[in-house]
Amino acid sequence: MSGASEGTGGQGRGRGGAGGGERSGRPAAAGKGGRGEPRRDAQGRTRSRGRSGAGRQFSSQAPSQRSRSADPARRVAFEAVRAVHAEDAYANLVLPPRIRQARLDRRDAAFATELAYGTLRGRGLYDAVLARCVDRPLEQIDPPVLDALRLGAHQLLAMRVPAHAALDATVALVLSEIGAGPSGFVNAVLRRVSERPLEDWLADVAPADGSDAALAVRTSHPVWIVRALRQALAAHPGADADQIEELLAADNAAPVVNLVALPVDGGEEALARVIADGAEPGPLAPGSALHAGGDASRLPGVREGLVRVQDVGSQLTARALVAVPRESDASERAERWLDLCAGPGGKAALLAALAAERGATLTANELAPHRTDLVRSALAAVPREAWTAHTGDGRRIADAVETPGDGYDRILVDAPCTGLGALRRRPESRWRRTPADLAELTGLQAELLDAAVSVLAPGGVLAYVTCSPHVAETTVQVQDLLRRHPRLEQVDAPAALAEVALADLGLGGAPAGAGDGGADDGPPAEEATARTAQLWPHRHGTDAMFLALFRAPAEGQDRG
Ligand SMILES: C[S@@+](CC[C@H](N)C(=O)[O-])C[C@H]1O[C@@H](n2cnc3c(N)ncnc32)[C@H](O)[C@@H]1O
Repeated sequence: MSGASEGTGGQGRGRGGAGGGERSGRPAAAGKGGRGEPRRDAQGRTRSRGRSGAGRQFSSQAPSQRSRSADPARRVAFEAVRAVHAEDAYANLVLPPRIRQARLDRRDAAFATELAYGTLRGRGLYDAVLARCVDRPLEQIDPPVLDALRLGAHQLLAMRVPAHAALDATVALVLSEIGAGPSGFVNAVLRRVSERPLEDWLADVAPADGSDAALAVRTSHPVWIVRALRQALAAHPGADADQIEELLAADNAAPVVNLVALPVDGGEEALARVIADGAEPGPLAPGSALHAGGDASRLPGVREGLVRVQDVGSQLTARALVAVPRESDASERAERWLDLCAGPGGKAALLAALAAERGATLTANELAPHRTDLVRSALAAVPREAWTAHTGDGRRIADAVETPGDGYDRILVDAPCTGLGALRRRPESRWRRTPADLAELTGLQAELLDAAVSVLAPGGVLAYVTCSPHVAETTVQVQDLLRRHPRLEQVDAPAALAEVALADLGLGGAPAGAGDGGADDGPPAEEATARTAQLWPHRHGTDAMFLALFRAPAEGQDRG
């Protein structure tokens, strides 16, 4: 297949293939009243008025002469994708304000979200397809033009937008946001894309040969992530490397919004109102709900901070830390808890509310001052006497003035990590992370864990949590920690989660008598891993949260 060339409006037309539709084109199908604003169905998708696949109808006007008015939903999606690629922005932060500024109604907001998120997630696959349709490396295409092509490819291959609408609307977008120059090129390339259905493209760019490389393109993940996830699946009881395709597919599905009602005054009533409004009661975590209807900020109790958006896996890990008994002869005074890496405050809010219920106090520590501010607002609904927020490097927590003499009774280390377990929520992150990030992050995680152990009170409980299942950040980190601190007792995390979950998580668990510590080089690797818990998007509908739990020896013993 020959490729299309980037250039002025006319370039690309008249070349074999991509421009051919122009010559054989019929007048544009209906649905372009006033041009630029295709009609959509109830799901926010453009209504199909023509056939899909071969024989699609296209505009007979030269691209540069078509409407210059981009429809607002596509413009918003384009701006968000540009901000992500040009400014390293986060889609979940840049998209909502743009949707509000453009005053998109609910349907257009859903369309813009699906278009922006889907384009960002699917970038790997769309680039592979686009590379077949142009005659130069994609890196040589002007970045805004490449993003417009990706948006067009997503509409054509994944959103069931009729080809003529996807083409016309993308060309209009290019005309209004970039200029007339590349409109012909974009038109030509997208026609090529539209010539084959997704299955044909997949067979071409990612033949199902069982290789990780093909699976990576097919599911639009970097190949190193496919390998890391496969290895993580193999490491955990209850999961299996054969589940890799299910896991990768779950990464590409938009998650429902997970909600938690804080156990504070008014929380339960707010949750009841959210459920009366249409949310489903959460099947896994107490006080949780699942909301499928888009923007959660308008739900009852959310503005007041009584109901918060939080992944169910995060909720369960925070509750498990609280449920584990301390050593029986640990101090009788009111418990002091520490969240060492608290920003933006999701788990800290739930922990602080649980602390308030139990007469304990929480210190929420965070390195970045602006994220400490987020922690403070996250905790606003929790009684003020139950928590303090602190800015500081968790690695030096022992020097912080707030650290009490005999340490903290419960510590959460929700460490900075690659985030490979939350790819479905952060559509751009899979393309930003590199294997090189691992070395830096695993070093930081180990230092934070050591700092936490140094301030863990006798008999106190430590939870190590990541939203990554990468073995270097999880099970290997646990084995290393137990080697460095052989007196720490590893607590059975699957059992602790089973204690707080409303349904069976099917995590297996540790063999009886395992993990009691004592050996100077730590317990065998499989034993230590069996006492950790790994949640999965494809099995539990949560982020792939990892949890390991440890208990310090009681008073009088070396804390290790
Ligand atoms: C995974 S996030 C924590 C998420 C949080 N627990 C929640 O549930 O919302 C990790 C946090 O650690 C912070 N961080 C990074 N390095 C740190 C350090 N040296 N000390 C303390 N916090 C750090 C990051 O700024 C980030 O806010």
